[in-house]
Amino acid sequence: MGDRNLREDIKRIIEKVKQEILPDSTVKFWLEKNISKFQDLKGNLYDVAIGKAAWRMAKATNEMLRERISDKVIHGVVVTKYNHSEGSIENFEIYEAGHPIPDENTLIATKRVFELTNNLKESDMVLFLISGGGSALFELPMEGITLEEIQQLNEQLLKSGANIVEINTVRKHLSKVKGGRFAQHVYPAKIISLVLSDVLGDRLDSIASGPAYPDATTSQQAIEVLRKYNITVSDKILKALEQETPKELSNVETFVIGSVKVACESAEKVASELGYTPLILTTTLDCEAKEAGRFLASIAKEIKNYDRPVKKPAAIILGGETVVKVRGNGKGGRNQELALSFALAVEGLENVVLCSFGTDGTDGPTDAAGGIVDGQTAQKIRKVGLSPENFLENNDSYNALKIAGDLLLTGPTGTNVNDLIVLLVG
Ligand SMILES: Nc1ncnc2c1ncn2[C@@H]1O[C@H](COP(=O)(O)OP(=O)(O)O)[C@@H](O)[C@H]1O
Ligand SMILES: O=C(O)[C@@H](CO)OP(=O)(O)O
Ligand SMILES: [Mg+2]
Repeated sequence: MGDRNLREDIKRIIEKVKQEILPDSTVKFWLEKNISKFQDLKGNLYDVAIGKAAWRMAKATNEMLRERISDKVIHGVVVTKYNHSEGSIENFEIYEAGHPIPDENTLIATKRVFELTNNLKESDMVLFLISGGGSALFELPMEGITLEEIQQLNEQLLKSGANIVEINTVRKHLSKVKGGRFAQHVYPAKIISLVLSDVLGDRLDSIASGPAYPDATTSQQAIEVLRKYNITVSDKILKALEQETPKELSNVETFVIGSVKVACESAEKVASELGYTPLILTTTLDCEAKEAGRFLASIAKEIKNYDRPVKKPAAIILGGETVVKVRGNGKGGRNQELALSFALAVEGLENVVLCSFGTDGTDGPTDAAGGIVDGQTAQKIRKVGLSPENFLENNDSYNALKIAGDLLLTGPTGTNVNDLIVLLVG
C-alpha cells in the first residue's frame, strides 16, 4: 500500500473513532438502557455536567430525558472549559471556566451548583455527568483557603511531573467538592454519575477528583506527594490537608460510559474493515512521550522487515497518557512530542504512518490535537534548513510539525478519553 493510502486510511480511522466516542452516543445508549431509574423518580431531577465534555453530555441527556420523563422538573447546569460550549440548552445554565487552572468563573459556577443542590430531599436525584477537566472546573476551596493559593498549588503540581492520581490526591484534600464531598452535600438525595474516563485504569476516585466517589487516597498520601515533588505549602494548607475525605458513601451509583479502551476497540474495528491486521498493544501507555515514539519506530521496522508481531498491512493501536518533563521553552504536547520522536526514528522509511491524537482535541497548551507523521516528516523540516532534533530537544514539537504540515487539527472534540495512537505499516 502506497503512503497516500496509509495517510488517508489513518485519517479515516481517527475520524470514525472520534464519532464513536462522542458522548452523544454513549450517554444516549446508557440512558436508553436505564431510563426506568428516572421514570420512578418522585422528586426533582438535577442534571449537573462538569468537564471538557460536559456540554455534549448535557445536551444528549436533556434531549433524551425531556422526551422520556417530561413530567419531571429538571434543573441543569453545565460547567466546562472556555470555548467548549456550543450554545444554549433548554433549562440549563451554561458556565465556562479555567482549565487546567481554576479561576473566578470556576468558583461562580460551583457556588451556583451548590446553591441549586442545597437541602435536597430523599426523593430528589442528581444526574452527574463527569468528564476529565472537572478538577479545575468544579472547585470550592476549603474554609480559609484562597483561590490564589489553590491556583499556585495547581501550577506547581502540573509542572512537577506528578501523575494525575498524585495531583488529585492533593487537590481532593483541599476542596469542599472533591473526594466524595459533593455527594455528602446533596445527601439524602441520590447521585447517579455517568463518567467519561480520562484516567488510566478508570480510577473513579481520580477522574475529575471524584466529587461523588469514596476517596481511596488519604491525607498522609497527599502530604507525601508534596514531599516527593519538593512542593512547600503554608501551615494553613498543611492543616487543611489533615481533614480526611469520606471513604464510603451510601447515596451514589457510578457508571463508566466511555474510556480510551472504547476508543482503541473502535480503532481496531475500523482498521480491520480497511484490510489491516489490527493489534491493540496497550490501553495504559504512561511512559515518556519521546521514548514511546522511539519504541513504536522499532515496532514499525520489525513489521516492515520481518512481518512481526503482525503481518503487513498492520495497524498497531495504543491508548494511554504519556508524560513529558518539559525542560525546553518550546510549544507542544505529549502527542506532538511522541509523533516528532517517532518521525525522527523512521526518517527515510516508506509505507509507515503514525497518528498520535489527544482525544479532547487540545494537546498541551496548543490548538493542535496531535500529529500525523511518516518517513518524510523529518526531511521536510531539514529541507528548510532546520534541525528536527533541536525542535525535540527544546520541547518545540508544535512548530516542528507545523513546518512539516503534519499537525493534527480537530478543535475541541466534545469528548475526553486520553490519547489514542495508531501506527499503520503497509
Ligand atoms: N512544550 C511542551 N511539549 C510537550 N509537552 C508539553 C509542553 N507543554 C506542556 N506539555 C504537556 O502537556 C500536558 C498538559 O496537556 P493537556 O492536553 O492540557 O492535558 P490534559 O488533556 O490531560 O488536560 C502537561 O502535563 C505537559 O506535560
Ligand atoms: O480533571 C481532572 O482531574 C483530570 C483527570 O480527570 O482531567 P485533566 O487532566 O483533563 O485536567
Ligand atoms: Mg488535552
